[in-house]
Amino acid sequence: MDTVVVYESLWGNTAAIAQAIARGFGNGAVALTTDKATPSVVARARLLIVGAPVHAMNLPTDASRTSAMSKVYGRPGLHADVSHPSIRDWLEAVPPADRQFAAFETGIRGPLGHGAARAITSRLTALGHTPIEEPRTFTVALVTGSAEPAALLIGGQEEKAVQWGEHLATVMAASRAKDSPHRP
Ligand SMILES: Cc1cc2nc3c(=O)[nH]c(=O)nc-3n(C[C@H](O)[C@H](O)[C@H](O)COP(=O)(O)O)c2cc1C
Repeated sequence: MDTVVVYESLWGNTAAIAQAIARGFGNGAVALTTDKATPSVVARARLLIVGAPVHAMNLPTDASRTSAMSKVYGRPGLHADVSHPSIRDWLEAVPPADRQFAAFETGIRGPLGHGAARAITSRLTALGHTPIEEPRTFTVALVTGSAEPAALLIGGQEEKAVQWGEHLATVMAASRAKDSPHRP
């Protein structure tokens, strides 16, 4: 697994974006929950694409995840999934290395601040990893009439995520070509 998309997602919206990015990237890229993206999986990856929902203008915390369990953003029936470790905890276990990465987040459009992707970027950069792109935000609505996972995503966001994945694949291909230039 050369490219791994790792995500946290309580209602499935960030998960849908992560899967769309992996689809767009192609080349065997996979989207994994934090517990599947073990240190040995990370060690084999050349590119990490890491995403989380914005909670209180930052990465989710234990407290915000607990408070999310009592929130209903759609019709009753879809409960916050806190069965996987948070990205915040997952980042604590990422070994230092010089690996390339890109960060993304899902958040509400409007005046609320977005800081989850920025926090991912700070942490990975501090560990020696190199960002290949600016952090990207994908937008959700505050409420939905549906109890389906990913129902909060506003129209066109999954398509944008596929395009971003394609773009990241292009950036990586250019980086590889630079690392091993063809010598006649
Ligand atoms: C406790 C809590 C705090 C939130 N704070 C913010 C915020 O500061 N800014 C924002 O844009 N969205 C905020 N949101 C909305 C989340 O970003 C939204 O629920 C998330 O993108 C849905 O993704 P998921 O289905 O993958 O969990 C908050 C949500 C919760 C539950």
